[in-house]
Amino acid sequence: MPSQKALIRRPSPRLAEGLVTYIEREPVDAELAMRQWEAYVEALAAHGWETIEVDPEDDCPDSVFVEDTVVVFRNVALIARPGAESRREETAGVEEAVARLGCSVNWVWEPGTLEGGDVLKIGDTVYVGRGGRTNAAGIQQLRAAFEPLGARVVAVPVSKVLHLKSAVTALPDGTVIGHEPLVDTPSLFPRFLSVPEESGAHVVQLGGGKLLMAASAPKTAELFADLGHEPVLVDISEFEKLEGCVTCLSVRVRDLYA
Ligand SMILES: NC(=O)NCCC[C@H](N)C(=O)O
Repeated sequence: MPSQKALIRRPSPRLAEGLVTYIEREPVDAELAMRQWEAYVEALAAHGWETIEVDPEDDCPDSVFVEDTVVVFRNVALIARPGAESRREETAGVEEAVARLGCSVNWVWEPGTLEGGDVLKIGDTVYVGRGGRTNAAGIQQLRAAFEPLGARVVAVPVSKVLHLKSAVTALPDGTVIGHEPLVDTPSLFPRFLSVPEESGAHVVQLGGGKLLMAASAPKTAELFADLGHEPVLVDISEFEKLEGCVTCLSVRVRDLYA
């Protein structure tokens, strides 16, 4: 039985102070956010994922977006160096968690910056977004960490959204999906499918053709169902107000030594 683990991190009591960059700030309902986070974690567990809680980081408003703090390829965890300075304290707890999982740990160093939301893995291809949070030095360090392990690192520009994975993610067959007005260069991807909603671009592959998606993308969910996938919808409205999406609330780790 293949191992499927997902790191998650409980929302900080200061969640409402999280960063917003490309959208207007809206008030966040902290209690609703907690219920939505619990439902998200339950959805992962219900589909066979063992969820592992990283120690909370209550002083960091954005710490629930745990995906940004680390990138795992094979058995190596590359600890990010967030482009957002207010997020740099978040990495210590994640470092401990991935070390406990048995990962070999590596780090992005100054002057590099890199956030996990900018890294999209499709098989051995690792797309990395050069945008507001990840710089050229960060990309070079990602190459140095993962190319010796067999990764093919492809750098892509990101100028319209926060992270690469705010613009694109992938279906289980490797097709890259994105809401075209927000994707800098769709032609960089061998197979690209445009979706009707911004949040429809974000899916977490749960396995068995199931796709975890935001309830705010019903038309895209219909499109995916029509293509033979099984959307599983979760309401993450309070996290979307902080530019979060379904991908950034967990770090999925499969078969570390495969
Ligand atoms: N990977 C992601 O999409 N992360 C979302 C991070 C949102 C957070 N408010 C931030 O600006 O860093």
